[in-house]
Amino acid sequence: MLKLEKINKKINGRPILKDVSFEVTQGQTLCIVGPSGAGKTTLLKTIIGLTDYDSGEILLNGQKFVPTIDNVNQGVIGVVFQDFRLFPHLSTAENVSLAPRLKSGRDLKNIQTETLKLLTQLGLADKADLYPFQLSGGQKQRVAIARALALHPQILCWDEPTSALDPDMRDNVVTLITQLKQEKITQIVVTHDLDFAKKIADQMYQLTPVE
Ligand SMILES: Nc1ncnc2c1ncn2[C@@H]1O[C@H](COP(=O)(O)OP(=O)(O)OP(=O)(O)O)[C@@H](O)[C@H]1O
Repeated sequence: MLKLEKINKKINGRPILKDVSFEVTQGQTLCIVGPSGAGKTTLLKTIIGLTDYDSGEILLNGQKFVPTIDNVNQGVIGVVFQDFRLFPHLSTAENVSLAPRLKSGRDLKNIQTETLKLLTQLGLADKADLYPFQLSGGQKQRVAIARALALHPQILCWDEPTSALDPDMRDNVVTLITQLKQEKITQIVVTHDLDFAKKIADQMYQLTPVE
């Protein structure tokens, strides 16, 4: 599904990613693990097109793939950010339905129905009209997941999904990722939490700081 071949990246002349190669297949969960400073966030940003790379190749379904933030906006890749990045002035339902509304050719009624379905799946149906400041950390994260899923991404990326959560919520994230896996959603999860990674990963990619 998504294949990275010898990705290299320097920041300010310093090598951060060195010959990073892996392949995640449809429905698999790949965890990118490694100590602080190893380059996990940089690698995730590379995959979602928030930063570029110096050499190497990325293939999506066998075709050369150039990550750009447009791919995120168009729903090729969905992202759940560590700090959720919800739109503070939009309600839960509006946060989830905004991107589908902006995508041309979508029927408004369908979008409303699908938004409600997603919110129900994620246990947020009664929070549809609340704003981010009225939600707990775990609820905000679920809004971020619903928002990412609203565009039916081929790949769902998670940036440190447990770091802002207490231990109970951490178990909920394990359950959520496992449920999405059962729905055959391909997931890439950046985490420094090895115990968490072991619970969800089909495959782990260990990053170590480049000397
Ligand atoms: N914009 C930048 N300018 C300079 N150095 C940077 C920049 N972004 C990242 N780095 C450096 O690249 C290295 C990898 O950073 P990155 O944030 O990707 O690591 P990480 O594994 O995600 O760490 P953490 O687990 O602490 O979030 C670090 O040494 C960091 O200082």
